[in-house]
Amino acid sequence: MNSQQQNEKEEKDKRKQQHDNDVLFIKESVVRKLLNWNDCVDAMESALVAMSSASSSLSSTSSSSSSQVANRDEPFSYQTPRTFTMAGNDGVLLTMPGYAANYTLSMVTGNNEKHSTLACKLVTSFAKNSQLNPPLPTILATILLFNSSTGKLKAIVDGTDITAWRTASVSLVATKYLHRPQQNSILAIVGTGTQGRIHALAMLNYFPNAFTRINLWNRTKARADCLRDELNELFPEVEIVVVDTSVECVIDADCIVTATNSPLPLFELKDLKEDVHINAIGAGINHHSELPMEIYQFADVFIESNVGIQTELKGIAEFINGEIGEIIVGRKHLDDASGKRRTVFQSMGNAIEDGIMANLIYQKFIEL
Ligand SMILES: NC(=O)C1=CN([C@@H]2O[C@H](COP(=O)(O)OP(=O)(O)OC[C@H]3O[C@@H](n4cnc5c(N)ncnc54)[C@H](O)[C@@H]3O)[C@@H](O)[C@H]2O)C=CC1
Ligand SMILES: O=C(O)C1=NCCCC1
Repeated sequence: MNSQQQNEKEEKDKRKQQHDNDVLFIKESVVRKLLNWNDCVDAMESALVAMSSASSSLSSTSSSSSSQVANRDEPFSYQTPRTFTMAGNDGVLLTMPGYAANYTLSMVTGNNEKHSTLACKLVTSFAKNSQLNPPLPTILATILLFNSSTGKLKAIVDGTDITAWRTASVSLVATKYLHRPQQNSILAIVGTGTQGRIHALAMLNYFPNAFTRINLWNRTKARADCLRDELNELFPEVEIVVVDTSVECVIDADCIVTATNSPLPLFELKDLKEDVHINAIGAGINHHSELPMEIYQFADVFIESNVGIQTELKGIAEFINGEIGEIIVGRKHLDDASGKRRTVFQSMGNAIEDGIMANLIYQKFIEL
């Protein structure tokens, strides 16, 4: 290290020390400016690897297990199943604590420095928010970020955009490893609310030249029209079609995103191409209510993490092939023998993703 680099490092360490003494508040408009797809996908790939390491588990309550893992260098994580506190008939508050260790944010830092993060997301879902005047997002979130060595609170990070971006970024990683979209593909977005919109933007930005057409469907058509107009401005080379039914939306699609609150399946197995990939995002009655059971039966199904599946994915647990992280690290492989296949990424969302995203934003913020 030359003297200039040494000075820069000392300056940076001093700034970090200063930030460690304050509790930062990173508001929504600032978070929004610091988000970009390559950083988020890189961070979510790190999160998925940390969730699938051999030493990651439900929780670490015994001191012996904590000291065992303290010596390890590879990424690992702990999270408990999230809690749900009902708030009347239309709302719910979820608490999502998690700890991730030894992961990298190489896209942002430009090096392999190891990060450890202790965080808790508090997130509400209020079904009628979109009917307010002016409307509010259905899902609103805040992430508390702690110093992972002392437990001292170091930042309160607005988590609403983070929730949207991290969910779409995890879908991008899943799509990359399970499907890898080819040129001239058709994308279907079933449900054009916050998640449907961000997934459309994510897919078109991250897989440029892959999709020549996007089919959009929404229960209230005006909302799909609105997204069509936005996408037409941003991606004039892509054909954007608003369709009348969810079946029409998926029938010729190579890649599908479902992002609704539908308590009932939105299409059947027979409506799909043979080698389709589905990112199933929505949580109606449960996380798998948008797709019929037969799709889970006749597809390779991957998830983010085994934590919480006994409650949140009850009913499809027997059809799950593994975690995405297991594919990333090469512990599991897709069976290529048939040449054609259906794949499903069943998304749930979790605290490790949110904690790592909050740290990504924090790292970028303190560099400003
Ligand atoms: N997997 C994950 O990590 C996450 C999942 N979610 C879930 O994704 C879903 C969408 O969330 P947002 O886009 O934020 O909500 P939003 O309120 O912005 O959009 C909801 C969408 O669902 C549609 N919808 C509602 N009821 C329907 C029904 N019965 N049939 C068909 N469509 C229906 C609406 O038309 C709208 O397009 C929710 O279920 C939410 O809980 C949200 C955040 C993260
Ligand atoms: O992971 C999240 O955040 C959420 N998942 C399901 C619905 C509420 C928010």
